Amino acid sequence: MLQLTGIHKQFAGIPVLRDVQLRLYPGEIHALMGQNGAGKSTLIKVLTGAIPPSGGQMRLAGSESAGEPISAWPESPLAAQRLGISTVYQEVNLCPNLSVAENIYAGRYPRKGLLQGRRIDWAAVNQRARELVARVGLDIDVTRLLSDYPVAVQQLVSIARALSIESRVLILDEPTSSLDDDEVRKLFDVLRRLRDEGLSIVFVTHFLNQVYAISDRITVLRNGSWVGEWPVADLPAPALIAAMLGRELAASSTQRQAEPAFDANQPALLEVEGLGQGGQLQPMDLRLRAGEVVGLAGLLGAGRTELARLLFGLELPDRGVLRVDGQVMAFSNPMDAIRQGLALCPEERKTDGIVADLSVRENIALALQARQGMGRFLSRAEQSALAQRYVELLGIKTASVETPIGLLSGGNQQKAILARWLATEPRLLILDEPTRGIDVAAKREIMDQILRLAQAGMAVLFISSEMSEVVRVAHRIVVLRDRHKVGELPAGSSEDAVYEMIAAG
Ligand SMILES: Nc1ncnc2c1ncn2[C@@H]1O[C@H](COP(=O)(O)OP(=O)(O)OP(=O)(O)O)[C@@H](O)[C@H]1O
Repeated sequence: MLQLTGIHKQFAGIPVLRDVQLRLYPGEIHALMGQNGAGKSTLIKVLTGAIPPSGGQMRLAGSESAGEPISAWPESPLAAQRLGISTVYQEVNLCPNLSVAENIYAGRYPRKGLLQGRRIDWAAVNQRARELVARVGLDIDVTRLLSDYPVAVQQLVSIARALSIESRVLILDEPTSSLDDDEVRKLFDVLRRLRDEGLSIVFVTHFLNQVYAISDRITVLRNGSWVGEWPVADLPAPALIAAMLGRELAASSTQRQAEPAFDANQPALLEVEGLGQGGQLQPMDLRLRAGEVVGLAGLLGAGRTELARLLFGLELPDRGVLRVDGQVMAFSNPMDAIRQGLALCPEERKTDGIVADLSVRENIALALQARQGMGRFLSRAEQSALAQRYVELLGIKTASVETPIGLLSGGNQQKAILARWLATEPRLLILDEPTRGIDVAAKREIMDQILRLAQAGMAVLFISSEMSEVVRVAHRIVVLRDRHKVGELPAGSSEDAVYEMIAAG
């Protein structure tokens, strides 16, 4: 269907892709794998016309010059779409304030009437949109605003849009990171159907189990170079990891310590009683002590992020009490929380986290500087040393600490934001999905670091949709469902035990 050969890409003279190839057959789901910064997104941007390659060729079946390299690279995503190559991004890139049908046809409305008088044929727009959303398994009102629907539906709508362009190649870059298990299953059903209709689908993910659930073949990149291409059956997970890393993954070092011994007479570091907020969170109790990692488990929409925001002063509770070291507190903003030694590493790094134009050094030093206040500036040398330490500790792939953070790969930006909050050495660190978009080796490093910090006395509230991580790292698991707390489970509980508690609600 499509073949890329000898792809090179440099940014400011630095090679990011070196002699990379990709072969896509009709009717296959092809996983593109690699560590953070391996070059996956760059390859996809080249393929979809978002950026030009520095060299290389594309061959496309069914084009005028089938079998021959196409004479010109698609110059824009629109040009790539005309060749039948469409992308569905992780952050849905549609217009929330247009209807579903408008989103599917924006810029390409069917019209009726003659010449100048041609008007948009809304009946046809809506009718065709209805047919397309049915093809992706949705039964929704296409005249309603896109923003009325959850992210999972919006993602399927962007696939419907891709189908309306009669795509032959569909590219999904980390499409499942905001979806729950059920939504992932539905998305996979749709992808399998589209594959069986002859589409080539490229799938980028850091969830290894999903690779094995859905792909037919795998291409691995490492450090901008092509490592190989395998049928999925020939590349079991340990071999895939070794191909991505260029070495075996060290035996698991994530080793939770026995629960720290607590003095029952001492107040907890943070304790809430009956804390709640309107429709956002039902009143709940929670206790966090120095040295313990508390996992917060629940499905999407269970209220985990809402709780994190309430604890950190980003939202104000309308009932309940919050105590730090036994003293009642009322945080009216995050600065109040930071002064008490709290830190929150947010889930949405693009909107809440990175300052794209600032360097890696400045981004990492930001929170520590804010906490120290204007009276005590960190010198540039201090900032550099701090940033350098975390670049090494978390394996952040960057040319230097002076590189603007916006130029790092998504996963490496995420690591830098995590470093920003670790650097403040808070007494209580709230981590909201710290490993989302992070590759398998770096996940391990981050979990180990969390446990090291807890051992040194930090309290951690750990939120992750990956239940395996929660049960592995937590000394205690607090389970939420439908915006209320349903119970707690001790360290060592199985994933199934957590799911059962959620289901029992
Ligand atoms: N515009 C740019 N200028 C300079 N370097 C860039 C630019 N865009 C990407 N890079 C570099 O190219 C390398 C590959 O990045 P890319 O985003 O393709 O990685 P990735 O495999 O998609 O990683 P992730 O899993 O973290 O999303 C990174 O080292 C990144 O810093």
